[in-house]
Amino acid sequence: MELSLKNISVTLSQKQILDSISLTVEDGAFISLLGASGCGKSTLLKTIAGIITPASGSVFLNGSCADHVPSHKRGTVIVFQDLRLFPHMTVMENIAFPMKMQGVVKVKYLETAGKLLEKVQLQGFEQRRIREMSGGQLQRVALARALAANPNVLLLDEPFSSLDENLRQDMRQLVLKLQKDFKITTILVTHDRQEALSMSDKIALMMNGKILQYDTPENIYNFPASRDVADFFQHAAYLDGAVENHVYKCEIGQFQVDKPDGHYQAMFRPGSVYVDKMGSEKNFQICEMQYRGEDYKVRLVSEKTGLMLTAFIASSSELQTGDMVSIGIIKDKVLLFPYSSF
Ligand SMILES: Nc1ncnc2c1ncn2[C@@H]1O[C@H](COP(=O)(O)OP(=O)(O)OP(=O)(O)O)[C@@H](O)[C@H]1O
Repeated sequence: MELSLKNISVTLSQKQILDSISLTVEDGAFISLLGASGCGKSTLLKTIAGIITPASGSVFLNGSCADHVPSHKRGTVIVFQDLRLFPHMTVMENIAFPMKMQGVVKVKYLETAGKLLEKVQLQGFEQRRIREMSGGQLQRVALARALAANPNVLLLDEPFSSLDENLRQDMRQLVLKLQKDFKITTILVTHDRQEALSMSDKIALMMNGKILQYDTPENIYNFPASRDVADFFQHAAYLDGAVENHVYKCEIGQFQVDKPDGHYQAMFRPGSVYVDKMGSEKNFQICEMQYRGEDYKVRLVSEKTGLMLTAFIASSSELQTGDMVSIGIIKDKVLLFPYSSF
């Protein structure tokens, strides 16, 4: 089902929480609401579900205004961070519950619940009590219960945040598989950039109750609409410079670009420079080296200007904190923004 939000504003306790939010989620798409804690992600999810009534604006489901449709009739289901499973019921009873509420006959809801248990890889756990399940298993039960309601729109409010990294990765894959199998329009709330980038068809980046950019993961990362968007994904260093005859020059070097002449700010994200062992101009000092398993993260400070940049090196051999080094620019990783837009 297609979901459309038009100019949604929400005020809670006389404080504006959401400010004129508009976006469209295509039928069967998976999008993420990404943003720092407190920016309004959960409030937006609850507004879509009809739990919160907006001060202005409208929610449209398949083109029909849902403003007067109560929460339980919208066909939206939220999986909350704390899952909200029924502790006194078995796994099977939890999953069957939404279907019982919808008046589905017993033989049918038992069959569907059984299939869903299989889908979330929990066969054999039918009669287990909720308190006897691990965190990862509970997530699967919550997901199966949400799917049992046969939702038009699935709303996931940071459902993986309590899991360790391996389990989280498994759950992401499972959710994506089920989302594609069932073709359910899905909105994931997360503050995890990597999660949003790797799972979503589109990301809505939120800040202070507004959507700063709504775009594909590739576009939002490579063509951020503003410095706030760029900085949310990775803290970067910005250098002033100019393009002349297709060459960009700034204080740390120059490189060819396909841009018109003019002033630009170059965004150097971590990894857009490298330590050049052959370079002769050793004007950066290694001020920090951090081992990350697959490589080392190296913080470099310019002797002349104090500019800080980050590079990655495969091995620490021959290098240590305090060494003076040359750097080179990986030009494909540097983004240039016209002066006026930043
Ligand atoms: N019922 C309420 N009354 C007043 N303010 C509220 C209410 N619910 C939420 N807020 C405030 O609205 C803002 C947005 O909250 P919300 O839970 O939507 O943010 P979030 O982006 O989902 O945060 P998190 O990632 O921490 O869950 C916060 O400042 C919060 O304190």
